[in-house]
Amino acid sequence: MDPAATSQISHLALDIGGTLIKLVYFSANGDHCEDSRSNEISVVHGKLCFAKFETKKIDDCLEFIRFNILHHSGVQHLNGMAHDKLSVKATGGGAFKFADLFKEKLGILLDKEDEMCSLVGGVNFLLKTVPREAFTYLDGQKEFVEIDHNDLYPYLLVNIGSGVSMIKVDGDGKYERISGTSLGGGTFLGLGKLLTKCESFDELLELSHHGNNRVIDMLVGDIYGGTDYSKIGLSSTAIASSFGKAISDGKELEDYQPEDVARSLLRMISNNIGQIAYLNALRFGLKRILFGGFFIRGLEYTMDTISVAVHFWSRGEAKAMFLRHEGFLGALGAFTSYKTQSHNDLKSNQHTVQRAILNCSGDNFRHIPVTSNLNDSETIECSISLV
Ligand SMILES: Nc1ncnc2c1ncn2[C@@H]1O[C@H](COP(=O)(O)OP(=O)(O)O)[C@@H](O)[C@H]1O
Ligand SMILES: CC(C)(COP(=O)(O)O)[C@@H](O)C(=O)NCCC(=O)O
Repeated sequence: MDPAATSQISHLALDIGGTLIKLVYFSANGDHCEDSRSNEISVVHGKLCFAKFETKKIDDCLEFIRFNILHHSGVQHLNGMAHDKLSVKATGGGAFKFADLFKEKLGILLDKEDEMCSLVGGVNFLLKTVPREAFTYLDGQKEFVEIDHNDLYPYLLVNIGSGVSMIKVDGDGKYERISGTSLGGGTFLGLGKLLTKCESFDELLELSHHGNNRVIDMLVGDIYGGTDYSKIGLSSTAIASSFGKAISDGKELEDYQPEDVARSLLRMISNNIGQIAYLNALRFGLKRILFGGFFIRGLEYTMDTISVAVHFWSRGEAKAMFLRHEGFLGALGAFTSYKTQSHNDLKSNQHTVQRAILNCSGDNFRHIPVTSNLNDSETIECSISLV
């Protein structure tokens, strides 16, 4: 990014998780115009930009923010000492853990938003505002789902970050965290690093592409002499026990290919989450399950495994859905919390406009309708209105 363009940047929001820090900010493209409906409103065109850093490399993130002067895009905040401080919306555990560091290194206050609330806010924003955001993935087929705004709720949100949170969403700001599991993306990456000696998530994924889980997983057919156990609906190729072959293969870890280990691990974690998600959907009679979090990364094998698990356990009753901006749900929720929840739907440029009111004292931004128009998988073209 050209730092000279940073005066055009506003509304930095952060999601500081156990593994990754996610950033969302609005970057104006220089076009301002007056809203014809009101001579008080000026519409600023631009895009929502996304960036991520490993939490363990938080210094790189601080440097990125400083270099691009993103921290000046926060809002004025009056603290008890009568000094004006800039504050930036932040969510995730790191908003608590690193608050002092941000104050010390960048002189900004982190205005903390609840993590679950932000995740829900992010999903609702995407579903209502960004066309072709949600999709299903089954048997290699990706299908976009246009969700009727009047038929959005209820749904189950399964956020697969370091750990996994499952949230029943009944409306805007109406949600309950109903379950979770500690076997999540952190487990995949942590165990993967120990077992394959890979150095990064990308390397682990690459390994998994080339692996065969059947080398290590014990299949129903391995137990049943090559046949299905049809009486209980298990085919011979179903996994009976993840990593089960390692019990009796007489092999050491070094005797297995890292590719096969990575594949088996990815399958085990994805399957398990798909199954727990389904069971929770069943508990509350939810038919729609939305999966988010950086673990998914748009990876076909992961999505297929999760979809198959949901389809298999629900006998086709429940549907797994994915989101194009799956990793930035919390950060987007924090971004949208720069305003209060006041939604009036308007139409502009053929896209739904989400009207919202900003809650910041002493700055220019009061009313923000956000129109959105996705042009690629990362940035979201949009415009905001400043009053
Ligand atoms: N570049 C990456 N580096 C590390 N982990 C990644 C990366 N891309 C995807 N992941 C996966 O995403 C998980 C983190 O997801 P995320 O939603 O950011 O959770 P958190 O908020 O806990 O950091 C990791 O545990 C890992 O499985
Ligand atoms: C504690 C967390 C909400 C933190 O979120 P994360 O950084 O993993 O995205 C999450 O890791 C979680 O829900 N863990 C599962 C804990 C449990 O229900 O067993």
